[in-house]
Amino acid sequence: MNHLDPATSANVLVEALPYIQEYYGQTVVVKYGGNAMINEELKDAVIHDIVLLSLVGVRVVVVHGGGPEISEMLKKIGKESRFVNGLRYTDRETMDIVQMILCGKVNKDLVTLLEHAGGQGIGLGGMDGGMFRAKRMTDEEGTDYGYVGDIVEVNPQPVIDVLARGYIPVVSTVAQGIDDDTNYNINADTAAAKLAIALGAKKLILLTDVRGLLRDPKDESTLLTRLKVSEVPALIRDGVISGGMIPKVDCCVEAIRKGVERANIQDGRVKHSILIELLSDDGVGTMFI
Ligand SMILES: Nc1ncnc2c1ncn2[C@@H]1O[C@H](COP(=O)(O)OP(=O)(O)O)[C@@H](O)[C@H]1O
Ligand SMILES: CC(=O)N[C@@H](CCC(=O)OP(=O)(O)O)C(=O)O
Repeated sequence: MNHLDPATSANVLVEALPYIQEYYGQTVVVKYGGNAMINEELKDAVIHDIVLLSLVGVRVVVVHGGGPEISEMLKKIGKESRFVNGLRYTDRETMDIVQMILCGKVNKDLVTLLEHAGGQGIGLGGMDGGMFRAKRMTDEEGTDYGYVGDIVEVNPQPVIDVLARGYIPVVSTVAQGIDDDTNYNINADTAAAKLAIALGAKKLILLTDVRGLLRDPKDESTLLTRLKVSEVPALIRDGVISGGMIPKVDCCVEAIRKGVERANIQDGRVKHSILIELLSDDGVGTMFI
């Protein structure tokens, strides 16, 4: 590890001070996606960013995905994953695996990592304390997504209580069903945005495995750094946004329209990208305004 001399370290901290003051006591929701979780070194950097922010008084809430882990487990039991409009088609058996992987494996692994890094994490499933309530998803085309839910009600109280006690809430995105005797699978970006709105968060950060929203998905040099929410419908119409990027962009738009000050899609492959975004003028990724 390269160590800075003490004077440089002190300067770095002082330069971060105005940004720390801006976010002190404010809520920041970080959605940590499955594809950005694969590399252990990067995972470590993300976890340290979260612990540091929490220790300087930012109310950090982690909402996690786990799509690749779910797909891997489905493969082990001989089931292929199928995605419709960026969402996993979820039959009964798949729903059980989703709950096991998200609430059991990924959630608790993240809590352990936070603890190892000196933070205090508490894992919460979306069904805990009635945090996310959902009904079966439908759309105008009558698409069948199986047990994928549309969140109709968010109770942020469990997260508020956990934050008030100084813990870092780690939330997995399974919801209680209100129209059926089932839990529902919720896309983690969508759930993160709904929670950010309900918490009155200042910022929503979606970490993923690309630089941000790209004008040409095959060319990383075509990053859109700032995007007005009013520009999004045209990008969807032109087919610029597809697959997993659809729920991401949709939920950033919803978050901004419903009071979250800033929403960012950014690269989880860049070490310390959360700190770079929050504690400097060098924004990263795509910022929705
Ligand atoms: N315009 C676009 N810009 C960037 N990525 C895009 C775009 N359209 C589709 N994508 C795809 O969306 C993916 C990110 O979504 P997803 O895999 O669901 O991420 P995560 O697992 O982090 O939630 C990218 O890896 C890319 O393949
Ligand atoms: C309905 C739906 O698609 N749910 C997602 C939930 C996990 C998720 O969103 O994980 P990432 O953020 O890692 O993609 C899924 O089953 O994969």
